[in-house]
Amino acid sequence: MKVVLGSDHGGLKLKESIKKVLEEMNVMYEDVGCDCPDSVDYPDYALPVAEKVAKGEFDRGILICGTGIGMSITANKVRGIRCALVTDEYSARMSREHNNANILALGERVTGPGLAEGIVRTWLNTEFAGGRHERRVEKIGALEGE
Ligand SMILES: O=C(CO)[C@H](O)[C@H](O)[C@H](O)COP(=O)(O)O
Repeated sequence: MKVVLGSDHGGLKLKESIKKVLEEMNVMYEDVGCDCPDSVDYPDYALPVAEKVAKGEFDRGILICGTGIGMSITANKVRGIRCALVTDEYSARMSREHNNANILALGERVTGPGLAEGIVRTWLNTEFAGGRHERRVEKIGALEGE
C-alpha cells in the first residue's frame, strides 16, 4: 500500500509521529509537506494529497491540521475523494468498512499521538465491506457525476 501525507503547521508534529507508525507498519509513504512550523494554509496541502489519491497515484491519503476540519472540507471537494475526519478507532473502522474512505483527516489539537496511532493502524488495516455499502457509496459517486 502507498500512502500520501500532508499537513499544515497545526498538524506537523502529529504527521511526524504518524510517519514513524507507517515505517513500523512497512507502509510506503510520500509527504507533500508542510516541512516547517511556519504558518501555512491547509488547502495548499489538502489539494495535492486529494488529487494524488483521486488519480490513483496513491492508495490512501492522510491529512492533518489543527482540527482536521479544514483538511477534510478541502479534500472532499475533489471528485472521487471520500475523506473522513476521525477522532476514535470505531469511526476509523466504520469509515473504511461502510464508507470506503480513501483519505483520513486528523486533528493534532484534538487527538493525541497514542490515539492517533490506533486510528491510523485501524484505518489502514480495515477493508471496505461492500454489499449494501457499495450501493450507498455509488450514490455518493453519482452526486459527482461518476
Ligand atoms: O483548518 C483548520 C481548522 O478548521 C485547522 O485546524 C488549521 O490548522 C487551523 O485553522 C490553523 O490555525 P492557526 O491559528 O492559523 O494556527
